[in-house]
Amino acid sequence: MHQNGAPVPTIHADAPPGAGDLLRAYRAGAFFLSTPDGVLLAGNLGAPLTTVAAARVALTRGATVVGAIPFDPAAPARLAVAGTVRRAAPWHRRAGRGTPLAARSWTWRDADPDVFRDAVTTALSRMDGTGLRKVVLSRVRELTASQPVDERDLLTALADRDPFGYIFAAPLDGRTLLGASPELLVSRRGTVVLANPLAGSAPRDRDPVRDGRNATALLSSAKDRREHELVVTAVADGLSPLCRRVAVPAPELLPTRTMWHLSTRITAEVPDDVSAIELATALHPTPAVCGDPTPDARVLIDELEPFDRGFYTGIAGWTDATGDGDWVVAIRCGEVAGSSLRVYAGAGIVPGSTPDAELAETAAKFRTFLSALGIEEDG
Ligand SMILES: C=C(O[C@@H]1C=C(C(=O)O)C=C[C@H]1O)C(=O)O
Repeated sequence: MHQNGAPVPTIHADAPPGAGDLLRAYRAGAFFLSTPDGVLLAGNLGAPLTTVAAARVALTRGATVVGAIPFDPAAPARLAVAGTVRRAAPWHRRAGRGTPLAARSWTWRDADPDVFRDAVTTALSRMDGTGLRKVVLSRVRELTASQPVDERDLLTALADRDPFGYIFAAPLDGRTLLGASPELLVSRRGTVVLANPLAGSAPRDRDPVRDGRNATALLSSAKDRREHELVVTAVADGLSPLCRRVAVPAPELLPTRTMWHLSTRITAEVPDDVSAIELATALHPTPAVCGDPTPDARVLIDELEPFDRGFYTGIAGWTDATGDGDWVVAIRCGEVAGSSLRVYAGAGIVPGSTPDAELAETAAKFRTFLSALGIEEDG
């Protein structure tokens, strides 16, 4: 069905499917997003839209746009008009032990950890006496499996382990971006906007006493509170020109299966003509994944990271013709192509950071994805 030349998505509204049904219906090439509020599966995607401007045109023609935007907002996006959209109620399963991917053997290659430690040291030295307050530095791990990775099984393993996270799959060229992000960049439902920046992290611990101690230490860490505050200020400032009543409560702790984070749920009211993708692109990239000031941090990331982030620390999500939508930060994620995987993890560097602690933080963050693959080690 077409209206003004753009395909109108088929909404399957009868007999509401469950989250599990949509997971089972997922096939490589589709777009999938599970949030604490519901699940969306978009299929029969149209030709790639590589710019937000092209997405805007499709939205005005009544389409639902889904996909991913890379870390570098000027690089080509991988958005598309959804031919079909199915929605389901949220994934209500309790986090179980989480069945990892069926047994496979893996080989992997990491950059020398000293490359990361040296980058942290250089970043800290650049903060001395300059205006640079924060930069997020990351690592990549390249894995090869003994047999091709079944994307649906991997998505299921991620959802099963973090049912209250943002579980996503977005097709790229010849590969799929897949992850279990804890971070909502922005969502819009009618006039109601929610942004939930995270920054400041500590690992979970199997021992409940040590786990509680890690959480309390994070909440009272001046260094982590400062790191968090920079992100919250940037997000609130980014929303203010577009929204009314931007409300910023005190930070709280957000647990995932592998990490504790400082989290702030910023709410706002938005006029009808500002869509979720407009809000998302006004905010991206926040200092949660780039730094502060943004342009200086971006230059330093280019200089110090020995790889191109691509869609890691980009955003993934959807916006429909009413302007509603969800956009999540593409972290705790990897790119899958057959039996090859690239997995990423980063950490915010601020004065007071140390190379060893930041390396340990990236190792803990790798675990979200690696444990879903059935790899349990130090990262
Ligand atoms: C960059 C990542 O995570 C980001 C960095 C955080 C931090 O430095 O404390 C916390 C959450 C995310 O905003 C990642 O997971 O790769």
